[in-house]
Amino acid sequence: MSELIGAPGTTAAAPEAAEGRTGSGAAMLHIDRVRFGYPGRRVLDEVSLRVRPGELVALVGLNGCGKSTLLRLAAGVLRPESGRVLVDGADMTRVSRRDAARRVALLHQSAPAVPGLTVRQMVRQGRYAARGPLGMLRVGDDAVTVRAMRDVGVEGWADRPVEALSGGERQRVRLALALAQDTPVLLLDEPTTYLDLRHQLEVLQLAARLREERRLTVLMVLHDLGLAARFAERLVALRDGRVAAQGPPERVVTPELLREVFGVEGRVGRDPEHGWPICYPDKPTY
Ligand SMILES: Nc1ncnc2c1ncn2[C@@H]1O[C@H](COP(=O)(O)OP(=O)(O)OP(=O)(O)O)[C@@H](O)[C@H]1O
Repeated sequence: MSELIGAPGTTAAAPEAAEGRTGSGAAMLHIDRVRFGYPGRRVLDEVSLRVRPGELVALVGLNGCGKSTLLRLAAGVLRPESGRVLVDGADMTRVSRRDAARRVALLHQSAPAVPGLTVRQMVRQGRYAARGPLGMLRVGDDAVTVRAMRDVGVEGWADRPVEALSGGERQRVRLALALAQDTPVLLLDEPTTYLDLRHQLEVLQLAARLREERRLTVLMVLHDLGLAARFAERLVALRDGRVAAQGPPERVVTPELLREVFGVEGRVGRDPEHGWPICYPDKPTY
């Protein structure tokens, strides 16, 4: 398969940018030859990836292949052993935590609800990085909080305690929290987890709208290859710590990808109306 590649390509370094970014606005995410491991376990080896402003890229691969780790590196939560993560040209290992949070928002797979915290209070936490020196909310922060709740359709629950929400409802509140950061780069780790069919579609439509209308740079982990193929302009598949394949869904989602990246024998068809790839997994390869 032409899109399956054995080793990642190297990419040119972007110029360093000044610190102190505020608000959203277009930004390139550039993951440049990143290596990373946990004690006793190498996870990522020379992974390179660029996501342009206004582009939505889906990261796919087997459980444990390093997708969440890559997002955490991109958010500056983890430091690469070597290589760099540049956002808008700024090295994420060199910016302050606050400046990192102004550039990149990360929707985690799960985050415990603080007892008693309401939806509004939780979403407002996304404004932390934008606060003034004394931790005061700035003018406009509440408007951003309300917009984030509206975007995700949770404004009707603003005064409800988060701990009293269902798993899917909490997932949407976590997404609103990430949007409240108002960053140019949005990293979504399995944003459809816990969500019913309708809300899966709504969240992915929202991600598509955000990249189109606000030129957000969106990198998201998705397990559902069909949804990834439908909503992402580009798919990046990880295997054994490396980028195994990347490109537009119609070129990447093939029986070879199913076999070599997912260990599954299967067929790939096309949606008769829209043409996007549809997977028919048959059985695991042994
Ligand atoms: N804090 C940690 N300490 C040690 N090992 C870890 C830690 N976090 C993750 N790992 C290991 O690193 C590897 C990559 O984990 P990661 O969570 O990035 O995978 P993933 O591709 O997101 O998986 P999934 O699809 O199951 O969410 C796994 O083998 C995991 O067990």
